[in-house]
Amino acid sequence: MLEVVELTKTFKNKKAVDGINLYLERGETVGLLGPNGAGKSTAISIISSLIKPTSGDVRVQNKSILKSPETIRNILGIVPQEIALYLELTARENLEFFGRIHRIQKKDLKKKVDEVLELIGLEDRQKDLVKTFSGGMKRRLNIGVALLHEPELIIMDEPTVGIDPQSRNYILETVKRLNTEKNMTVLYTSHYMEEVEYLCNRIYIMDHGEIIASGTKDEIKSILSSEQSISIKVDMLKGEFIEALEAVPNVKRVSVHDPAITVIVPKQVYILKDIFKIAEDTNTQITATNIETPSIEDVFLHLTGRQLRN
Ligand SMILES: Nc1ncnc2c1ncn2[C@@H]1O[C@H](COP(=O)(O)OP(=O)(O)OP(=O)(O)O)[C@@H](O)[C@H]1O
Repeated sequence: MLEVVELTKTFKNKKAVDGINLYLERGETVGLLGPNGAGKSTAISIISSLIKPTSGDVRVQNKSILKSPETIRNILGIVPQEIALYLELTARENLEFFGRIHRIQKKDLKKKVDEVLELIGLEDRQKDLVKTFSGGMKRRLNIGVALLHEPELIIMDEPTVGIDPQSRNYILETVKRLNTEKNMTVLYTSHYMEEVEYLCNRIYIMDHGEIIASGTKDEIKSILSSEQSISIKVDMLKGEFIEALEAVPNVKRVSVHDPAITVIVPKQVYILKDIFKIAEDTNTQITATNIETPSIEDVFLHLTGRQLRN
């Protein structure tokens, strides 16, 4: 339903988006991952026809949105990173206001607003002013606004940043419901790998304006299939322990997510003995070890040299 072809956007001398290609089939939930500044928001703004690309094209149902931006505007709901709501109005009044902007007929508006309030779980608070809402509730309402005109495609730009776990779960479940019950196509960007793993069938990883990996979760993980990831927990993290691990032959990478340490080595290599020896030499108590195949987070780190949440 959506195809992005060789899309490039240059701001002065900076290429924010550098020749990306991607597609979305109807009914798919696709993740777009990338560290800060990777170019995700710029790509989304072009796809939504908010800004024009320097070159390349975005096609919806085989029509270029550069020539006919209304093609995407009619079918798209966009959930921006920033909250775009009227704080002095109630939740219901906000939805009614945006519904009128979307030219929803007066006779349909009440039913539509009721439906959206149910979907985002804000029926009980519909008569309260938005200024009294938590960050998570505002984000849910922001999503509700994007759903009013029943879009076929919804683009969510980091919809769960900085909100409470309950609202976050609610948003994730809402996205799942939209996809399974309404067959909505979703493009989802996030800094949280576990959200993308939970929601998305396919993933694109962006860095420095380019798509550096794409595929199903298994395909992405298979980028590192010749490797294994050894997770170690220690009582106290010591620099000399990490340095000694990095110096072991065959160790490809060591990363620290306090209190755990992840060591990536080729699959056939056995280094547990070395790890315990280093622990003894550096007076480090190992409390747990675990050998796993690499996660998408490991692949991301491998490709970009950075963790997703930096
Ligand atoms: N209007 C602009 N003018 C100049 N440079 C810009 C503009 N918008 C974005 N950039 C630059 O383009 C690059 C990509 O930015 P973009 O916001 O698309 O990244 P992102 O992946 O969405 O990051 P984040 O996760 O922080 O939102 C950055 O280096 C940014 O500084």
